[in-house]
Amino acid sequence: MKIALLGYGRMGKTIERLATERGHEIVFKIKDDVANYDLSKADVAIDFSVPDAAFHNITTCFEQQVPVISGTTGWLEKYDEAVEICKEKNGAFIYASNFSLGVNLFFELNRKLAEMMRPFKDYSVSIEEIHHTQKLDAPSGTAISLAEQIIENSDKKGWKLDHAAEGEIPVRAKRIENVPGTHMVSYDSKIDSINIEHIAHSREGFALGAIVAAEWIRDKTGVFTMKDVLF
Ligand SMILES: NC(=O)C1=CN([C@@H]2O[C@H](COP(=O)(O)OP(=O)(O)OC[C@H]3O[C@@H](n4cnc5c(N)ncnc54)[C@H](O)[C@@H]3O)[C@@H](O)[C@H]2O)C=CC1
Ligand SMILES: O=C(O)C1=N[C@H](C(=O)O)C[C@H](O)C1
Repeated sequence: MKIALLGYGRMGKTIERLATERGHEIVFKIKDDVANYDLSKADVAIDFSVPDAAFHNITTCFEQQVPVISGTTGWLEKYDEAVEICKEKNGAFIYASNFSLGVNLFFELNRKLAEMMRPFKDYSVSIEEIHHTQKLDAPSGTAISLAEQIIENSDKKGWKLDHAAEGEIPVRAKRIENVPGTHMVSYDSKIDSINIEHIAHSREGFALGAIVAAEWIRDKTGVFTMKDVLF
């Protein structure tokens, strides 16, 4: 498979290494305006760029009829618009706040735990994420996904970074050198605490998941999620 990398930083480089090991070819390593390139020789594009560039990168792929996988976080207020454009252009698109198999299993656990905890009002829920100090957005896309899953399966009405009001889930974001990505969901009462945690030991899980998604989508059209790919 011929892959165009939109963004060639920590994730782009990890994807290049793992994709090459799986027999794929990297035909573009793009760090500037993707509209300057003719992507037609790529079978698929994988976007791990920056929040300000993601929407433009993704919709340019729809224009150029190249299936696109995006893991860039921090641009999600434009996700619905991207989905509309994908449908108009008959494109192919998967966005995931986290492509690793482990986190996608963790998402299922998070949904189930929220459902189980719903009747037990003595417990208060909170989310903590820890990432490396170069991360541009806070909270992480994964923490936002976790919060949204809890909201769907509980009486919580929203989430807030640091200082949550009544009925909202507090989300804490810590930045520590070299941490690839750690997420914890906690339910605390006076009597005890229940914690679930996912710790990424490297970026390989994110990169492998994005490559598997790219292999899966290459001959399809439509808007999909990692649930379609993995389960
Ligand atoms: N969904 C997931 O599983 C994961 C998502 N991420 C997200 O992916 C994004 C990238 O993460 P990293 O690789 O760690 O960041 P990074 O900062 O190492 O790399 C970003 C790259 O994008 C490039 N870039 C800047 N403007 C661009 C443009 N207009 N078009 C294309 N490329 C452009 C930069 O030059 C740089 O090479 C972040 O939003 C991060 O949160 C990171 C890891 C996993
Ligand atoms: O920026 C990162 O590094 C990561 N970003 C994603 C996020 O915002 O959830 C996924 C992963 O945790 C690493």
